[in-house]
Amino acid sequence: MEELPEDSGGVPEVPGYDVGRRLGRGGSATVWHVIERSTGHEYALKCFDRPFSEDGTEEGMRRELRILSVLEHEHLVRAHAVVRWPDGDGGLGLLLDYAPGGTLAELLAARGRLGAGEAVTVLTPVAQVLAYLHTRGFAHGDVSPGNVLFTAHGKPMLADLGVARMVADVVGPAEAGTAGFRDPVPTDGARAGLQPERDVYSVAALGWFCLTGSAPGPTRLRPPLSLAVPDVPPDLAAALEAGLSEDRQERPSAAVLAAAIYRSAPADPVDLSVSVHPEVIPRLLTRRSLPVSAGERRIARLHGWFRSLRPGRGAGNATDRPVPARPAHPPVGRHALPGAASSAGARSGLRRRPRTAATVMALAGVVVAGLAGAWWILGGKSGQLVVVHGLPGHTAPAPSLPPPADTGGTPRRPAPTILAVPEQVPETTAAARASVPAELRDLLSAADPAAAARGLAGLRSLAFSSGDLRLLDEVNAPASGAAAADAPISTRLAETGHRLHGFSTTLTRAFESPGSDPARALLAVTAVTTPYQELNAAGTVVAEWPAGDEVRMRLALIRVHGAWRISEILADEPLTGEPSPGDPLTGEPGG
Ligand SMILES: Nc1ncnc2c1ncn2[C@@H]1O[C@H](COP(=O)(O)OP(=O)(O)OP(=O)(O)O)[C@@H](O)[C@H]1O
Repeated sequence: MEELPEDSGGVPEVPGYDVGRRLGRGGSATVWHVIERSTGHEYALKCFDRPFSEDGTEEGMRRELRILSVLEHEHLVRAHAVVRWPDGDGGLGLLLDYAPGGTLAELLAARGRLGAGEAVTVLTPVAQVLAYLHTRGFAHGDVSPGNVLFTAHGKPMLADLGVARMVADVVGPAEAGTAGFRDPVPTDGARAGLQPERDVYSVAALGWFCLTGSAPGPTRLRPPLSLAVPDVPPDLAAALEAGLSEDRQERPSAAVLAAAIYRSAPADPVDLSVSVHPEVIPRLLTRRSLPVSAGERRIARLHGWFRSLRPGRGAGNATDRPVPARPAHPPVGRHALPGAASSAGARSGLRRRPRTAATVMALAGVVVAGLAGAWWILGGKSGQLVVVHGLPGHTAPAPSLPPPADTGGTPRRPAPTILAVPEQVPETTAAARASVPAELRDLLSAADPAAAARGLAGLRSLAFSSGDLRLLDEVNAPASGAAAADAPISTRLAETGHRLHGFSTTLTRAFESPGSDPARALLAVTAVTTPYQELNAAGTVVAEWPAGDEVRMRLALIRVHGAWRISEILADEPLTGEPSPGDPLTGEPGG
């Protein structure tokens, strides 16, 4: 439990909010749990110490709000508003998402160190959210144990974009960061703003911290991680050592690091029970042994989308046949990690088995956190390998996304400003495009995201069934969760030369949320997958797979170069305005 230093003042009285317990104390602010009276929503209110500089503090908060207003990621703590209240000299605070699970710093203070599987659960999404920031033209600048928070489900959230840098920033980030987690290599003065490789160092240092209980220290003074923690999985040690490299060119991008960490060991739920405030314990899902609820079953069904694509790693069936071991290939490209391609490949059939839906279901009966704490990883939103853009060192402002021309005549909110997109979005070759049937092309170019989603499901099916994996570049948004989800299987197929004969996923239902806008659409979909066979290059059947269960989920689509692409795959919570199953007005089939 956190030892709080002296309070800098009493409980603030903030009109419109009930102020609860003090959550913590930082360098310049005290954070309180508050409940908005009108909505009942819980928030964390970061109240700055007085005297705050009139311009400086408020401008800093508004800057964080501006940055966060163009970002949306499930592992990013959002800031909602700057709040001022008439309390003595006046109070000033930043209203944030409330993370009841406390910080990684508090967790390690209570636990000493984490197991490798828990470290994977913490580090993969942190590296993923950094990859997300980097491809959008931001660097975080202060990735540290105090800025990694947890939801009550044990889901890690990255907080504090107060020192984030943008591509166009003219001030260097030299002093930003937390001792022990700050890149020790001097800032590149020529690239004042965005220096994503500094974040990569910090997340690797976070990994060292999770596994050893202390920050890594200078290279010459620290032992190899595999000596410091003899039971650390070798690939996890290699990934973190690469991230800590003093030669920035040797560091992987955040996306590659996320994929390497994800592949290095099965993810385990994070046990927060010893570190959270007693008030929070009843809300934790991490240590409750419960029967599997409908919600948890829904989460597990999400895995169907991926499970059906994972020969040798599915839910299991009588016709499973062994898939031959993959040949080892040398790592490709400057961002490949030592051993990543070969060892990940060799493991893909066996060592990753613990992350299958079958195991998720098994875990659910014992430790609910097996689902609630790690499903976003297990659900496949990681494993980015082949589609990596916005590489470290990319500083030139990239063009904004083109304004969408096809809004379907519906008045919509203006598109968010996206400050930078990846330098180069991959294009499939003309030959690959030519193989796409005309009716599929029509769907893919549709302005209506629901129609486009059907086309995207069709194109994805074509990519896996034909073995022309270049087509996936036009299915998933670059560096997105969806691309990361498909990366492990597409990489494996590319390396083995196998294809999934007869594989086809069809969306039997696709419904667009009214809250969508021209650049981003949220859809509720139901997907079914045909039975299929995995064929090797000679056309011999190496495995057979039955039809997948019907899967309900939400797809986030974004516009990339004028066309819809899948960005994220989310749990199937009902969307605002979603017709009930079997709605007689829409004629939609029930889910
Ligand atoms: N969104 C949140 N939800 C729950 N607790 C939070 C939240 N934000 C901060 N806290 C708690 O408040 C403490 C102080 O937060 P703060 O952001 O001020 O810390 P800091 O990052 O260490 O300080 P500084 O911003 O000066 O670097 C954290 O260590 C954490 O325990």
